[in-house]
Amino acid sequence: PVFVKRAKTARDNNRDLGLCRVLLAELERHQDAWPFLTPVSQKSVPGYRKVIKKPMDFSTIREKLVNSQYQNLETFIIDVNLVYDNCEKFNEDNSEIGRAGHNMRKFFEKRWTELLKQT
Ligand SMILES: CO[C@H](O)CCc1ccc(O)cc1
Repeated sequence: PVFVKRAKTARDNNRDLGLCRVLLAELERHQDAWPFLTPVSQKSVPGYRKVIKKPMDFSTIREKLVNSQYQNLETFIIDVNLVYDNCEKFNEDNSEIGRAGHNMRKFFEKRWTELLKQT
């Protein structure tokens, strides 16, 4: 009958933590990861603290992952994308660090969609 609820097809999140570990390891060893490996020194980069409200970097993400501070894949992806959004905000597209950010974002998008497609 029309009022019978269709069971929601929730995705299986049991592998998410492992996915985050695999993805982060791949980001950390990417050749264009160097601008993003550690927090931007807000002392030695004029204006950074004022312009970038939510700094993020791969070592901070690693720390949060190790301390179980990510509830799910979504909150992990939000932090990774924050790294790239901050980079776009602070750097010209046509700069070494700007290009590195675009390359890393492209790589990340490709890898997490590939890994999520795996059964
Ligand atoms: C992820 O790197 C940050 O966007 C800082 C970029 C930057 C730092 C110092 C400079 O002289 C120029 C750009």
